[in-house]
Amino acid sequence: MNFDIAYVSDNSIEETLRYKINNKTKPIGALGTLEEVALRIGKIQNSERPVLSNPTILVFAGDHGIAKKGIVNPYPQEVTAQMVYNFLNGGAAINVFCKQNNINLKIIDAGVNHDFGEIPELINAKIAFGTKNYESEPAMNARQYNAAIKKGADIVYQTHKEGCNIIGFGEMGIGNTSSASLLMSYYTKIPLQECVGAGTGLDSEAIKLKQKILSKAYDKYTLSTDTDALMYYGGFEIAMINGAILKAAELKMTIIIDGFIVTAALLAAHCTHPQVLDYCIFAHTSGEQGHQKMLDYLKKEPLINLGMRLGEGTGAAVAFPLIASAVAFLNNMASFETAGVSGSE
Ligand SMILES: O=C(O)c1ccc[n+]([C@@H]2O[C@H](COP(=O)([O-])O)[C@@H](O)[C@H]2O)c1
Ligand SMILES: Cc1cc2nc[nH]c2cc1C
Repeated sequence: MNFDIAYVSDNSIEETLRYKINNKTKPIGALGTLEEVALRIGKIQNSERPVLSNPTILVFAGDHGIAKKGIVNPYPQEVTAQMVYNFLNGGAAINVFCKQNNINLKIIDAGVNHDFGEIPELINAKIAFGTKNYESEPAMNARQYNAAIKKGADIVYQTHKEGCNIIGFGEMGIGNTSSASLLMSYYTKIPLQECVGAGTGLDSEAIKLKQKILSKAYDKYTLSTDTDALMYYGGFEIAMINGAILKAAELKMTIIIDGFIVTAALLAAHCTHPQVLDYCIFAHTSGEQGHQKMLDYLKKEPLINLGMRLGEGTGAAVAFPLIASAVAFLNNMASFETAGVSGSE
């Protein structure tokens, strides 16, 4: 699938926005990172009065072949489906934070190993009942990979049509920190050992075993193109987020990047389309140890660092009010001229 993504770095609105920000009734730079966020969103929207409309978080759920064994993951695979029901019943952390911050929430079955039947609130984008175990064969085939990218893109297209211009992505998938570590190592060239961490709570001995198992899987394949990594190491939810990020950038939406797994999907998108970074705001630094290194690789600093490592898009949901504050000061604060306040000499 092709994505036509423009860079936003050099558009003409930048000077107007900088002037506007510097003339608010505050010392120059005194709103710190909020000023950078306001500038970024103004540039993305090519407007000196940007608006945040229908903020939405899409949570993609998928299962992983490797997780069936329960060695790289402390929680059993069944938790993925159980958490999907929890999302649908409004009981998960992401439900609570989205409700608190007036963010729309959509839950997508990207490939959970469970038959949900027909549930109107659940978007059925199931590629298969979980990926294959990449210890013995690629996580997905080319047809599944292409279908996942397209589904992610289609859901973002539909969400944009509904009036959304700021979007965050979340995921749920027992075992997906393993996929994310493999992808991280592939795209950043950081040694795999440094990319593998505790996930949902492995102790140090178990992390060593996870590193050993993943090293073997990593060395098993010789990848020929940069998109192969997603196909070989999965999962469906990560590939779908990849397509979703690329479509959101094509549609000039502001993209809120969550934690370790979503950033792994972004690394893949960034490899083929480096322009995507112009549309991204990094919400938080995950407690998963590899995340800081991913951020260093991308040279990005997130808004908050609360030691969260939950996934589901919770970092994006919690950081959203800060983004809203950035847009609010840009649109609603008085300038030195209108307030009759003296500027610096
Ligand atoms: O977003 C993160 O940074 C993050 C870090 C660690 C774990 N998670 C979540 O935990 C699950 C994967 O953990 P694991 O140990 O099963 O690989 C998956 O559902 C993720 O949403 C998420
Ligand atoms: C309970 C639970 C909730 C989650 N939410 C995202 N990943 C998760 C993993 C577990 C184990």
